[in-house]
Amino acid sequence: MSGLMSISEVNRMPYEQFISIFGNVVEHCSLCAAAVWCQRPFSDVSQLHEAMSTFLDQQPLAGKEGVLRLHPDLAGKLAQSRGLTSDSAKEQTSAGLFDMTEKERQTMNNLNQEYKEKYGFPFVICARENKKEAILKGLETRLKNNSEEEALTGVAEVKKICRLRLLDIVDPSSSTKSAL
Ligand SMILES: NC(=O)N[C@H]1NC(=O)NC1=O
Repeated sequence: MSGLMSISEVNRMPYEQFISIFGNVVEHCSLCAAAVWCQRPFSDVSQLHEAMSTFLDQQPLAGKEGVLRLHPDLAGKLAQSRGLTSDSAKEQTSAGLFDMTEKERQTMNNLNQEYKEKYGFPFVICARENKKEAILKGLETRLKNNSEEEALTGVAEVKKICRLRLLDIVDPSSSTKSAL
Protein backbone atom coordinates (compact mmCIF):
# COMPACT_ATOMS: atom_id res chain seq x y z
CA MET A 1 0.00 0.00 0.00
CA SER A 2 1.51 3.31 -1.09
CA GLY A 3 -0.95 5.46 0.83
CA LEU A 4 -1.53 7.39 -2.40
CA MET A 5 -4.94 7.56 -4.03
CA SER A 6 -5.74 6.05 -7.39
CA ILE A 7 -6.82 8.11 -10.38
CA SER A 8 -10.20 6.30 -10.28
CA GLU A 9 -10.79 7.67 -6.79
CA VAL A 10 -9.87 11.14 -8.08
CA ASN A 11 -12.31 10.78 -10.96
CA ARG A 12 -15.17 9.94 -8.57
CA MET A 13 -14.73 13.07 -6.44
CA PRO A 14 -17.38 15.76 -6.22
CA TYR A 15 -15.84 19.13 -6.92
CA GLU A 16 -15.79 20.31 -3.30
CA GLN A 17 -13.61 17.36 -2.34
CA PHE A 18 -11.47 17.72 -5.48
CA ILE A 19 -10.77 21.36 -4.62
CA SER A 20 -10.03 20.61 -0.98
CA ILE A 21 -7.48 17.95 -1.99
CA PHE A 22 -5.92 19.61 -5.06
CA GLY A 23 -6.54 23.28 -4.20
CA ASN A 24 -2.93 23.96 -3.28
CA VAL A 25 -1.04 21.95 -5.92
CA VAL A 26 -0.60 25.41 -7.41
CA GLU A 27 0.20 27.49 -4.34
CA HIS A 28 -2.89 29.36 -3.01
CA CYS A 29 -4.52 28.97 -6.45
CA SER A 30 -7.51 26.70 -5.97
CA LEU A 31 -8.93 28.18 -9.19
CA CYS A 32 -6.56 25.87 -11.03
CA ALA A 33 -8.15 22.74 -9.50
CA ALA A 34 -11.65 24.22 -9.80
CA ALA A 35 -11.12 24.90 -13.51
CA VAL A 36 -10.02 21.40 -14.52
CA TRP A 37 -12.49 19.33 -12.45
CA CYS A 38 -14.99 19.24 -15.33
CA GLN A 39 -12.38 17.57 -17.56
CA ARG A 40 -12.67 14.29 -15.61
CA PRO A 41 -12.20 11.43 -16.13
CA PHE A 42 -8.40 11.76 -16.20
CA SER A 43 -6.64 8.66 -17.50
CA ASP A 44 -3.74 9.13 -15.10
CA VAL A 45 -1.94 11.73 -12.99
CA SER A 46 0.04 12.96 -16.00
CA GLN A 47 -3.16 13.89 -17.76
CA LEU A 48 -4.37 15.75 -14.67
CA HIS A 49 -1.06 17.63 -14.64
CA GLU A 50 -1.40 18.39 -18.35
CA ALA A 51 -4.87 19.85 -17.77
CA MET A 52 -3.57 22.16 -15.03
CA SER A 53 -0.56 23.15 -17.13
CA THR A 54 -2.80 23.99 -20.08
CA PHE A 55 -5.02 26.11 -17.85
CA LEU A 56 -1.95 28.05 -16.66
CA ASP A 57 -0.71 28.50 -20.24
CA GLN A 58 -4.13 29.83 -21.27
CA GLN A 59 -3.99 32.69 -18.79
CA PRO A 60 -3.09 36.13 -20.13
CA LEU A 61 0.21 37.59 -18.96
CA ALA A 62 -1.51 39.42 -16.06
CA GLY A 63 -3.01 36.11 -14.87
CA LYS A 64 0.36 34.34 -15.07
CA GLU A 65 1.97 37.14 -13.08
CA GLY A 66 -0.90 36.86 -10.58
CA VAL A 67 -0.23 33.14 -10.09
CA LEU A 68 3.43 33.96 -9.34
CA ARG A 69 2.33 36.59 -6.80
CA LEU A 70 0.54 33.86 -4.84
CA HIS A 71 3.93 32.29 -4.03
CA PRO A 72 5.87 33.04 -0.86
CA ASP A 73 9.46 34.25 -1.06
CA LEU A 74 12.10 31.57 -0.65
CA ALA A 75 13.65 31.93 2.81
CA GLY A 76 11.61 35.11 3.28
CA LYS A 77 9.58 36.62 6.12
CA LEU A 78 6.86 33.93 5.98
CA ALA A 79 9.46 31.18 6.27
CA GLN A 80 11.02 33.00 9.22
CA SER A 81 7.67 33.38 10.99
CA ARG A 82 6.60 29.77 10.17
CA GLY A 83 3.70 31.09 8.12
CA LEU A 84 4.30 28.93 5.02
CA THR A 85 1.82 26.35 3.75
CA SER A 86 2.96 22.84 4.71
CA ASP A 87 3.76 22.09 1.04
CA SER A 88 6.00 25.10 0.74
CA ALA A 89 7.69 24.50 4.11
CA LYS A 90 8.54 20.94 3.03
CA GLU A 91 9.95 22.14 -0.31
CA GLN A 92 12.01 24.95 1.18
CA THR A 93 13.39 22.51 3.77
CA SER A 94 14.41 20.02 1.06
CA ALA A 95 16.39 22.75 -0.74
CA GLY A 96 18.27 23.50 2.49
CA LEU A 97 16.73 26.95 2.86
CA PHE A 98 16.15 26.52 6.59
CA ASP A 99 19.76 25.58 6.90
CA MET A 100 21.52 28.71 5.62
CA THR A 101 24.09 30.94 7.24
CA GLU A 102 22.92 34.44 8.11
CA LYS A 103 25.04 35.74 5.24
CA GLU A 104 23.43 33.37 2.69
CA ARG A 105 19.95 34.32 3.91
CA GLN A 106 20.78 38.00 3.61
CA THR A 107 22.08 37.49 0.04
CA MET A 108 18.94 35.59 -0.92
CA ASN A 109 16.69 38.24 0.63
CA ASN A 110 18.53 41.04 -1.18
CA LEU A 111 18.30 39.25 -4.55
CA ASN A 112 14.61 38.42 -3.96
CA GLN A 113 13.97 42.08 -3.19
CA GLU A 114 15.83 43.25 -6.29
CA TYR A 115 13.89 40.72 -8.38
CA LYS A 116 10.50 41.86 -7.04
CA GLU A 117 11.34 45.50 -7.63
CA LYS A 118 12.38 44.77 -11.21
CA TYR A 119 9.43 42.52 -12.26
CA GLY A 120 6.59 43.19 -9.79
CA PHE A 121 6.24 39.50 -8.86
CA PRO A 122 8.39 37.14 -6.79
CA PHE A 123 11.13 34.82 -7.98
CA VAL A 124 9.67 31.30 -8.25
CA ILE A 125 11.72 28.14 -8.69
CA CYS A 126 10.95 24.49 -7.95
CA ALA A 127 12.75 24.15 -4.62
CA ARG A 128 12.59 20.35 -4.60
CA GLU A 129 14.63 20.25 -7.80
CA ASN A 130 17.28 22.71 -6.59
CA LYS A 131 19.58 23.23 -3.65
CA LYS A 132 20.24 26.63 -2.08
CA GLU A 133 23.39 27.21 -4.21
CA ALA A 134 21.46 26.58 -7.46
CA ILE A 135 18.65 28.85 -6.26
CA LEU A 136 21.06 31.72 -5.55
CA LYS A 137 22.70 31.21 -8.93
CA GLY A 138 19.27 31.06 -10.62
CA LEU A 139 18.27 34.34 -9.02
CA GLU A 140 21.40 36.06 -10.34
CA THR A 141 21.00 34.63 -13.84
CA ARG A 142 17.29 35.22 -14.17
CA LEU A 143 17.60 38.86 -13.05
CA LYS A 144 19.05 39.44 -16.55
CA ASN A 145 15.83 38.39 -18.36
CA ASN A 146 13.04 40.66 -19.51
CA SER A 147 9.75 40.70 -17.65
CA GLU A 148 7.75 38.54 -20.08
CA GLU A 149 10.51 35.90 -20.24
CA GLU A 150 10.55 35.80 -16.46
CA ALA A 151 6.77 35.40 -16.15
CA LEU A 152 6.98 32.41 -18.53
CA THR A 153 10.01 30.94 -16.74
CA GLY A 154 8.25 31.38 -13.39
CA VAL A 155 5.12 29.60 -14.67
CA ALA A 156 7.26 26.74 -16.01
CA GLU A 157 8.60 26.35 -12.45
CA VAL A 158 5.04 26.47 -11.03
CA LYS A 159 4.21 23.49 -13.29
CA LYS A 160 7.19 21.54 -11.91
CA ILE A 161 6.11 22.31 -8.33
CA CYS A 162 2.55 21.28 -9.26
CA ARG A 163 3.72 17.96 -10.74
CA LEU A 164 5.64 16.98 -7.60
CA ARG A 165 2.72 18.00 -5.37
CA LEU A 166 0.34 15.89 -7.50
CA LEU A 167 2.71 12.92 -7.16
CA ASP A 168 2.49 13.30 -3.37
CA ILE A 169 -1.25 12.65 -3.66
CA VAL A 170 -1.95 10.37 -6.65
CA ASP A 171 -0.36 6.99 -7.41
CA PRO A 172 1.44 7.48 -10.76
CA SER A 173 0.99 3.81 -11.68
CA SER A 174 -2.82 4.04 -11.47
CA SER A 175 -4.57 4.41 -14.80
CA THR A 176 -8.09 4.09 -16.13
CA LYS A 177 -6.71 2.28 -19.17
CA SER A 178 -6.82 -1.43 -18.44
CA ALA A 179 -3.49 -3.23 -18.45
CA LEU A 180 -3.03 -5.66 -21.33
N1 LIG B 1 9.13 31.52 -4.41
C1 LIG B 1 9.09 30.19 -4.67
O1 LIG B 1 9.72 29.67 -5.58
N2 LIG B 1 8.31 29.47 -3.85
C2 LIG B 1 8.20 28.10 -3.94
N3 LIG B 1 8.98 27.21 -4.68
C3 LIG B 1 8.71 25.98 -4.22
O2 LIG B 1 9.21 24.93 -4.62
N4 LIG B 1 7.80 26.05 -3.20
C4 LIG B 1 7.47 27.35 -2.98
O3 LIG B 1 6.73 27.82 -2.15
